[in-house]
Amino acid sequence: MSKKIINSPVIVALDNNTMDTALALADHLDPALCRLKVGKELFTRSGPEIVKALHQRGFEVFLDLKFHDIPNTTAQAVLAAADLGVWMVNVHASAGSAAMSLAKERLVAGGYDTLLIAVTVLTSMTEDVLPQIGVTDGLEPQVSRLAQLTQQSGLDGVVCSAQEAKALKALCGKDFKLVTPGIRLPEDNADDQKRICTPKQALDDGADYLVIGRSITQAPDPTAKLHKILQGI
Ligand SMILES: O=c1ccn([C@@H]2O[C@H](COP(=O)(O)O)[C@@H](O)[C@H]2O)c(=O)[nH]1
Repeated sequence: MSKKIINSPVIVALDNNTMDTALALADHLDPALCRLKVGKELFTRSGPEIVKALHQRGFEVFLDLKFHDIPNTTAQAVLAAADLGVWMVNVHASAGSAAMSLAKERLVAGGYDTLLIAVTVLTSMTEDVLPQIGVTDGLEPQVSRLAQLTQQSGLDGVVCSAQEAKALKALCGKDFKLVTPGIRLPEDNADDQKRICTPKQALDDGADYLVIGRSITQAPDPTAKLHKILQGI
């Protein structure tokens, strides 16, 4: 299928789904209005077939498997994702520069145009839990440090909370992509997300892409909720 231009910043997270329910949901969405994210649960249940089926329906796919391993394993997993033709794939920045650089080098050497980004600090985490993982100088310094490491390693952007978008755009520049989960409308439940933001505020502060799961997928009418979000931005 030929590639189309998609102007929408919305990436719908197809979580808590089997292959059948994910495709039923996708069939109510328009590939011109959103991209789709396949994460750990759906991919573990369905395997590469789910990515192929979404591609056949015209969607660009963000494969959110957050690889975190030694450099060779990380890089080869990223190449395997790129071989599926996904639009975007990610690793954990805390895997370090050697893993991130090698993954990017192998993507470039292979002629892939798959975007490679890295997770900074999960949006479910707050500053007070960071000492559990040895981070004692605060959340914003940790996000900034990992974003700079990601940029120095040659990647295309990071996953961060929209609450850090303004600071990261100033630090890393406009071309460094900010992919922001934790997006909620005022009437939504936060669920397990801690660093949340509305779609409009996220974009105003510099987010490039909005990852939105339950706000859309758990809505009584997911298509209507996506349209409401798009109208609001
Ligand atoms: O820091 C992160 C990294 C990834 N995610 C993923 O985004 C979606 C968010 O889903 P919601 O239902 O909108 O909360 C989910 O797939 C996470 O695995 C994240 O939330 N935070």
